[in-house]
Amino acid sequence: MDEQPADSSQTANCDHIPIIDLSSIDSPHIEDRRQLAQNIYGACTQVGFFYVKNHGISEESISGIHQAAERFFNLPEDQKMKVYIGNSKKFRGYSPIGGERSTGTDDEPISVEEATGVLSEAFDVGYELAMDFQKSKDDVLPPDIYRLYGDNQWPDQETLAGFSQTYIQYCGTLLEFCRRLMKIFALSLDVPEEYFDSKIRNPGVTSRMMHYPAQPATETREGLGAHTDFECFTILSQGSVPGLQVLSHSGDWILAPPIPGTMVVNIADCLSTWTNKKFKSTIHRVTNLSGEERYSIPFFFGIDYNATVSVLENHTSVNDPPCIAPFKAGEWVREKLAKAYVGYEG
Ligand SMILES: O=C(O)CCC(=O)C(=O)O
Ligand SMILES: [Fe+2]
Repeated sequence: MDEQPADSSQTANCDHIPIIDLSSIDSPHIEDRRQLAQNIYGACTQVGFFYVKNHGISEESISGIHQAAERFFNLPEDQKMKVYIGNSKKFRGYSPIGGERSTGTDDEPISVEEATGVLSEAFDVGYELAMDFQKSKDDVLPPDIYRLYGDNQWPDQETLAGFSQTYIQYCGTLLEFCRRLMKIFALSLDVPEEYFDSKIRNPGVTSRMMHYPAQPATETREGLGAHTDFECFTILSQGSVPGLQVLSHSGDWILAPPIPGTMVVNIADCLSTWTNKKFKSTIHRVTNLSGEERYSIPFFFGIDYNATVSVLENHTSVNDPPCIAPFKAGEWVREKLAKAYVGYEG
């Protein structure tokens, strides 16, 4: 790419993606947590992407969710279409190849009419109480103001025995992990560690299984077009096949290959907004030129849909006023999702 993107809050200011060791995330010593928070602050303000190691998510649960993804995508198309995303009003379910479109980035939007379908298929799930280990059976979902809370569409047990249980367990594990990460982000932003706690009681979470077929040389569609993520941050398990690329400020695409024992974390729009865009919500895309099938599992962590995102006061000044007025997370996410699917607005 030879054009230089204008918005530096959406591009990485470097040519590599750092690896951060999370061993001290739960250290009883605040100095250890502060040191980790400082490392994370550097990665978020420079790159918007980092790998994490010693993250505490077991290899067993990661390989389990990848096996589940392969089982799902290997089903015949008519079985997958039984949970078609178009049957859901909440952007949950199966999206076939070409069912999602690349609508570009804020700087270079692609009109809905011009956008082409992507060369990947996906199965999306959203927050449900069963995946939240903090909830009991007496809990109920909050008011569904933005039409995003609700039930997932699961393949039935005869078709894929144990699939929903495996995915719900994985999401629960990731949800807890993200709540812990949110505290370290708070520390890195110089606000109390508990700052976000009251906003992540029923977090606006989406996870998706993705399958990118090996892309033939003649294929012009991308696996996933250039975009930023919408929520606060994303935890990506990308299996063993490379394909993810991150846009640098010089306009080059930096490869983010899988590194054994790590997950990828990237900052998304809402957290970037909170920091008055000091944290980058970096543009990325996927092109699978490996010759192999690629499977990945992104987990998008956002605050409660009914909670407000507002720029932190300590990240503004007279010369650097808030980049945007406060808004509800659900409103933002719904608007973005509605643009992403072909012929379907939820
Ligand atoms: O599959 C990947 O590596 C990244 C997926 C991604 O960026 C997304 O789903 O937003
Ligand atoms: Fe993404």
